[in-house]
Order: sequence, then structure tokens, then C-alpha cells
Amino acid sequence: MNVDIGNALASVASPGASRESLERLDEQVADAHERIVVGMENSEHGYEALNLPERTDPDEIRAAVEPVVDAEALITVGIGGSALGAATITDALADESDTDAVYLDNVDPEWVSNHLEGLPLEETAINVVSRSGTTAETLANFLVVRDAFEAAGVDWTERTIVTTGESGPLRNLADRHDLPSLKVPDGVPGRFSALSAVGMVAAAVCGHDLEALLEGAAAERESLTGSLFDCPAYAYGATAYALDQRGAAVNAMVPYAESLETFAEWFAQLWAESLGKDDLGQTPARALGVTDQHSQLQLYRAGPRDKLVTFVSPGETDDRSIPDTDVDELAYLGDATLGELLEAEFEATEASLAAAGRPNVRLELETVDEYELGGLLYGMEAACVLAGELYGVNTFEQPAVEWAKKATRGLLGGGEFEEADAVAEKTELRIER
Ligand SMILES: O=P(O)(O)OC[C@H]1O[C@](O)(CO)[C@@H](O)[C@@H]1O
Repeated sequence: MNVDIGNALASVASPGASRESLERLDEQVADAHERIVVGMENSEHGYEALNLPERTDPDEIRAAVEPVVDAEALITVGIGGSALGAATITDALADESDTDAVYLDNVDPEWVSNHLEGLPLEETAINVVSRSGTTAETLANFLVVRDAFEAAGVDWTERTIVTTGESGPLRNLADRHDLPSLKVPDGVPGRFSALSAVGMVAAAVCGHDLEALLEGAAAERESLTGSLFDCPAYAYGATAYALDQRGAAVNAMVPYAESLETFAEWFAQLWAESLGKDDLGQTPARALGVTDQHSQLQLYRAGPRDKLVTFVSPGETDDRSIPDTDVDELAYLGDATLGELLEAEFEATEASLAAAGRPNVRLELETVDEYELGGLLYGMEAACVLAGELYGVNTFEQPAVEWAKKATRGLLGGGEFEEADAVAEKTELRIER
């Protein structure tokens, strides 16, 4: 992963960071890097995620999925970091696999039913993932999926892989039915677990190159030096932090490839759940190039000066020519390919923001393959860990999500929770048709 922060400099954009201010910030980056290195060496909670390139065992993952490795379809049942990392990988590499990878990471009943109805369950594998093993959405969806398999007369125990913690309901299920199971690595929060079994079981079932994913991540880890001017991941994390400090409270992640749309969703959890604490944090916005040039670009270019736009350039991809046309206004397209049009639009949009003094940063991949994807995932995780050090927040916990979980359990009769009582006390001002 290469990073170009030129369009975030104060000489180009407002808000923007001067080269001098980044050089001053680099002293804090060096201190933060020392803290990160110690955390990695001691396998401390959270920092352990940056050790995954050498801790994850591809052979162990392949052995667990061996019974279903030729599955026509794969249902991954998980949510948040227990689904988004896996989905980022298989969605980015979908063209390289014959397996239909489906993710049930919501409890929308129609959506779940529609997904299940279309699958050849006798040729479908189930990948259920939950660190805690108690996440309501994951357990509910697993019960629904298991019931669908039983109703179809398919033995779900022969087609299910479990990835979970040391204990809990899912661990008990795996033990009771002797299911192939893998452990969520200790000290790795869900949003940082894409490069562990949590994110790589699905990739293995889909036949992707696990070693290349980890090699790309390892190369990014090797680039972690004590300076933002030598390390792409730190350059990104420090620049995003510096821009937020100068007013860029929103970070719009805009990959210029359909295959990376899910990456923007994964990034949103990583950035929001890691940095959104103590009234601090930068709001991730999910977007997609070129499509959002016709949707959100107006706001990015002429709305409030509260945004950093992060472009992801996918590098080399398959291409397709645009046929010649006798429509004069469109004749210029006939000499181009769709890939050339996309690249021109990306560069034009990047330049349009710079021309309007709107800060933007470019993340560059050589192409979208396992190696580059592993580097991108690792690089963003390292950027986030650095940003967390600079913000001074607890990057690896997410206490704010617990309130709604308690309220939900209370509303469903799962115990006495004052949070549920608060639901009934909602302030109303209803305007009805
Ligand atoms: O893997 P689990 O324990 O099911 O948690 C799923 C997701 O829920 C969260 O804990 C937030 O509620 C995320 O941090 C996590 O990725």
C-alpha cells in the first residue's frame, strides 16, 4: 500500500496540515511507535492484532475447512468484525472463486429468508463466527440457518465450522457436536481480526491464497518505522488525525472499485469503533467511486469544510473496451476503455477537490489480489492503532455498544435491565399523515 498525502497539505487544502506541523507531529508518531512495538512484543490486548501475520496458521484453517472446501455456497453467520473482515476479502476476490459467499450480518427477516431460499443447502457450508459466542444476532441467525438445514434434510453438523472464543454457547455447541472449530486469537478485537481465522475461514473455503494475504500483511508490518514520512500506514493515520484536529471531522472512504465496496464498510467499523471515545473520533463515511461522484461529490466539494476524502486506487484490473459510437457528443468515449474512463474520473475527482481546497488522500494498490489486500487491511489497522495513540483513547475497547444490547435483552424478556425501561420513556413528538 502506498499513500500520497500531498492533497492534505495546508498549501493545497483548508483544513490542511503544513509540512512543518507534520514534522512536529512526527515526534509524537515516534513515541507512539515505541509504545506500539512494546505492545506487540508483549502481546498486549489489541496490539496483538499487529502480530497476526506470523501468528495466523493457514494450515490449521485449511484443515478445519477441509470437509467443505468444495462447497458451492458459504453462509457466514457473524456480525461486525466477525463478518466484515471475511466479507472484505471474499468480496474483493469474488472473481477468483466459484463459491457463492453470503454473509448474514443482520436480522432483517425478509433479507435472511431471501438469502436462504436461494441456496443449495446440500452443497452449502456454514461458517459461524463470534468471539463472545453470545451475540444475539449471530446466535439467532445460526438457529434459523440450522433449522433451514434440518427442514431440508441436510445434516448441518457435517457442513458447519465454528470460530469462537475459549468458552461460551458456540464453543459448547462445537464440543457437543464435534464440529471443526477454530479459536478467535486472544488479544485481538473483532474489528482487527480480518487476518486471523475470523476473517480467513471464508477465504479458505472460497479457495483464496491465505499465505499471500499474510505475506502482504507482513510486508506492511515490516514498513512500520518510527516516522510517518517512512511508513505509509503511519502517514495515513497521522494525517487523518491531524486533519481531524483541524476540523475534518468526517473521513469519507472512497474506493474506486466495486470489489472494494465492502472494504469501506469494514474501515467504517475499524475507525468508528476504535476512535469514537471520550467525545473524540473521526466519522467514517462509506462511499464508492465513480458512483458517488453523482451522489456525494457535491457535498464533498462545496459543503462544510469538515471532511477528509480518502481515495483508494485499485491499480491494475481487468478492462473492457467501449464500443465506437456515431453519437458525436460521445465519440471521445469510443477510443477509450471502461478502465481508462474510471481512472480519468478518479484523477479528475481528486483534482476537483484539490482545486476547491478540499483535503484528500490517496491509498494506492498495485492491484486487487490477496497480497495487496493483506497489505491494505494491515495498513489500515496499523494506521488506526497509531491514530488511537495520538488521540489518547482506548482503541481496543467498545463500551458504548453495550447499552443497546442490554436494552434489547430487557425488551425481549432476557432479564431486568434499566436500559429497557428507558426505551418506554421515549420523548415523543409525532407528526402523522
Ligand atoms: O464476535 P462477537 O463477540 O460476536 O462480536 C461481534 C461484534 O460486536 C461488537 O462486540 C460490538 O458489539 C464488535 O466489536 C464485534 O466485532
